[in-house]
Amino acid sequence: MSLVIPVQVLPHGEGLPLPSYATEGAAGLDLIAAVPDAEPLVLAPLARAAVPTGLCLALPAGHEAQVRPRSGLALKHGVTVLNAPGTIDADYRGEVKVLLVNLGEAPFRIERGMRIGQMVVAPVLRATLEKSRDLEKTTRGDGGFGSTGLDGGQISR
Ligand SMILES: O=c1ccn([C@H]2C[C@H](O)[C@@H](COP(=O)(O)OP(=O)(O)OP(=O)(O)O)O2)c(=O)[nH]1
Repeated sequence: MSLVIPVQVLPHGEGLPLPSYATEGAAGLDLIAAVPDAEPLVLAPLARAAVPTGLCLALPAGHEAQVRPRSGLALKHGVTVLNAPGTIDADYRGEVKVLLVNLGEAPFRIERGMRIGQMVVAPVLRATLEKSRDLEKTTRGDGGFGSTGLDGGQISR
């Protein structure tokens, strides 16, 4: 059973349903394109756009929302979220936008009401940065960026 958190939203986009969870176990609310009916947005190959959703919300303090791609759009059309996961801050009161990029070979048409991304609400941990002369030693040390190889083996340096 998931934790449920209330999120206030303003009335939005005429005729547009509120984002909803597609299934009982879905992690993300489907975000819906609020482009004007008469003006679908056509994303040329390699073009990007901030697609309006009509959604303005107030997340409870200590929470964020992550704007993530829909795998179907990514796999079938190469259309994905450019800055995935986009971060919606708890103090943001503007319209949630989905930054889409078309990595496919064909132009992609975005019509009003199309489900273009998904939004996952999550708790936020904040760090307090404490100055220190030394950091706790680890096996990895400063190895990164492929230092452990590709074969599932041990760190080899
Ligand atoms: O995919 C996204 C990412 C961000 N936002 C909105 C909500 C977020 O709270 C605000 C700022 O986002 P971010 O911190 O990523 O932007 P920035 O480039 O650092 O700009 P700013 O200086 O306004 O924080 O923009 C969206 O609507 N969609």
